[in-house]
Amino acid sequence: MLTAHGLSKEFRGRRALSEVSLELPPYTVTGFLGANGAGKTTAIRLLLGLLPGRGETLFMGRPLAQWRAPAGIVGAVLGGIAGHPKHSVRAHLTMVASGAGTPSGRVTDVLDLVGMRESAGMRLERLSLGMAQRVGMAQALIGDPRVLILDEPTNGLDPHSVRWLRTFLRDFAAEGRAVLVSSHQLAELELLADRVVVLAKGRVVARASMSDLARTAQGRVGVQSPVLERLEPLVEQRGGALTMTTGEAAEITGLSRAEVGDLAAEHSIPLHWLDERPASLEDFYLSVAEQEYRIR
Ligand SMILES: Nc1ncnc2c1ncn2[C@@H]1O[C@H](COP(=O)(O)OP(=O)(O)OP(=O)(O)O)[C@@H](O)[C@H]1O
Repeated sequence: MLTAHGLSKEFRGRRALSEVSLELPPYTVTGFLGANGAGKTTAIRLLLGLLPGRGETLFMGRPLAQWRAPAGIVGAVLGGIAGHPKHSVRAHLTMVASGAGTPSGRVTDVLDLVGMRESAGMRLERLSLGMAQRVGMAQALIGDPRVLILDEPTNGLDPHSVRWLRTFLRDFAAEGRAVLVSSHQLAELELLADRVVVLAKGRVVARASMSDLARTAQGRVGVQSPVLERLEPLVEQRGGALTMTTGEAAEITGLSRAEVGDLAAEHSIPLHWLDERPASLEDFYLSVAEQEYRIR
């Protein structure tokens, strides 16, 4: 649905983005990860043509400018809704629809889509953060786009709104559309994304599908033992690391569950509990980020 190649950007001679390539396949939600300042927002602005820079972005094979109705190709939620504070939600969306060349009847459709029909008369200045996010989403959906790009959409949302957004984006992708969502909320993204692209210092440093994560990053082994102090040096000798969590419990990285169990048995260390947690998106991200920031 979207292919971008060689996206690069400098701000006053400082490189913010280097040769970033990105693909958004249909039926998928792609998570866009990176530390503060990694270049996510810059990349998103380049993709959308909101910022000049080097590289090429094609939407279904063509630059956005070559599509007659770009609002039907891509919608974006970039934070803030840039409307007159005294305007009602409906009036605001009607103006957005007119700007996008979309019939005003679409306003009611998008209000329904984001669950804001009942609140259509509210002034923009009275909206809660969650409602403003929904209006932002309605704005992005006005032209019925094939691709949706969201920059930190869950910032400040309550759990109810986060769940709504997750369901909404999954359903949107399931219709054969593509979603790119940047977020710092790794646990949230883990539930939402099918694949992730990790950016560090303006470069793509990793790409993985969620099903690959467990193979790429190492999980953790949880143990409980009354004599963890005996286990710790043995784990370290085998190249693992043990971190205490509570009194008798600890988490071990670098060794598998079987290795920890065997090690304890060899040294007659009683274990009251042994469990393996597969690698989470956080484990994957931190391992990638750690390598990246150590090497460079
Ligand atoms: N308008 C600008 N002028 C100068 N430098 C900029 C500008 N916009 C971004 N930068 C710089 O480019 C780099 C990438 O910033 P960007 O906002 O894209 O990162 P980000 O990954 O979105 O970070 P965050 O998660 O904090 O939003 C940073 O070093 C930032 O300081």
